Formats: sequence, structure tokens, C-alpha cells
Amino acid sequence: MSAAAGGGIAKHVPVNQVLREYLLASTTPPDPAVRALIAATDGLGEVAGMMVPAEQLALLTLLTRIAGARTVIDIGTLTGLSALAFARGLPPGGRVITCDNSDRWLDLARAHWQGAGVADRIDFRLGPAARTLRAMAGEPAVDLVFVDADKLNYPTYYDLAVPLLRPGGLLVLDNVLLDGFVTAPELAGESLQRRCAAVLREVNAAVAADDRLEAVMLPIADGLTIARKR
Ligand SMILES: C[S@@+](CC[C@H](N)C(=O)[O-])C[C@H]1O[C@@H](n2cnc3c(N)ncnc32)[C@H](O)[C@@H]1O
Repeated sequence: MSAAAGGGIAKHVPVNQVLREYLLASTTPPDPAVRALIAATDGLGEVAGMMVPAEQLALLTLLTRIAGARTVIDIGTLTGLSALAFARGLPPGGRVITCDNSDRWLDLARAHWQGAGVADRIDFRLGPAARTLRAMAGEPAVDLVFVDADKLNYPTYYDLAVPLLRPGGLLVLDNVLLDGFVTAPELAGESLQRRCAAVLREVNAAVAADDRLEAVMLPIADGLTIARKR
């Protein structure tokens, strides 16, 4: 978007490691259970690159509380960090339905959910996320859907998630900047990354133009869109 269309000049502070540490130090610290799961995930090596970063975890818990969410769908469980962040923000009786097409890290996730005292609020569903979402079509409306799985299927997750939300419910999409390549997918080095960036670009445009939603994209970590269903 041009400066004229956006109203004024771009105001942005690039976040380097020092500034990120300052951001984290200026955010309510993660509780011991979240810290322990972050450390355990870090210890897994390369897979840790996929985990939701701490500043986003704090935001997910806050959004859950602000929205008064009782039912959350978490698409992409990995080691269970986002599920734990949502569970932390739920009132008693609330639930997180978290899904993944792999249960490789489920024991690790469950051990930490139990340690945090929230395992009874988290319902893990194994299988393709689209199948899990389709199976929820007849269930009571959902308060928040978080999309953080395979990027090529974001259009499907977006299509399936919006009808599941109650009015006032939130659709939260992660990695919407795709390492910055959304503005020029052709510049991404790898073919999969180029395809993902092109898909994210289409989803971002669709969300912004969707009359059912009011959306804001935040440049936090790899970009997070928060959209409220009207
Ligand atoms: C970025 S990670 C999720 C990170 C997680 N939300 C967290 O809190 O750290 C993406 C996850 O999506 C899962 N995934 C990939 N394709 C999927 C699909 N088609 N259906 C369900 N899960 C999928 C992967 O197995 C992986 O665990």
C-alpha cells in the first residue's frame, strides 16, 4: 500500500535481537509451565523453529481473556505451546480443541499440559486439520480459531473457520508476512516458500476485503492477523 493510501509515512522500528529481548522483558513473563515447554521445545533442535514465539504466546493468552473465549480451535499443535497459551486464558469449563496431522510430540505436550494443570481443558485431535474443522460444523459456535499449520492450506482453513465462529469471535492467522516475502513471493529462494508466500498474499487480501470480518495485521514475529467476526 502506498504511503498516501495508508495515510502518512511508514512508522516501523526493525526488531533486532536486543530489541526483541527488550520486548520480552516488557511483557508479562511466561509462567513456569510455559517456560518449561519453551525450553523443552528448544531442546528438540530444528523443530523449535516452528514453535510460536513467547511474545505471541502472551498475546494469545491475552486475546483469549479479552474475547471471553470458552471454546478455542488451535490448528497446528506441534509441542503444545499455543494450546497451553489458550488454555491459560480460558475460564473453568473452557476447552481448546487442538489438532495436528502428527502426534510425534504429543507425549511431550501432554506432560506439560498436565504439569500446568490444564490437560483436562485440551482436546487433541489427530488428522488433517481440514477434516477436524469440517467435523465441527454441527457443533456450538466457537470463540476463537488460531491458524498455524501448513501454509498452502490456509485458504481452506480460512473458508472453514469463519462460519464456525460466533459473532464477535476471533480468527487469528500466524505467519502472515511469511518472512517478508508476501509482498514479492517471486523473490523467495525456494519453490515451496514462493508458493506459500503467494498463497498467504491471496489469503491476506481476502481477509482484508471480507465483509464478515474486521481485521488488523500486526508485524509481531512473522506477522499475525487478528480478525473479529461481525
Ligand atoms: C508451526 S507448527 C505449529 C506450532 C504450534 N502452534 C506451537 O504452538 O508451537 C505447524 C504444525 O502444523 C502441523 N501440520 C502440518 N500440516 C498439517 C495438516 N494438514 N493438518 C494438521 N496439522 C498439520 C505440523 O505437523 C506442525 O506440528
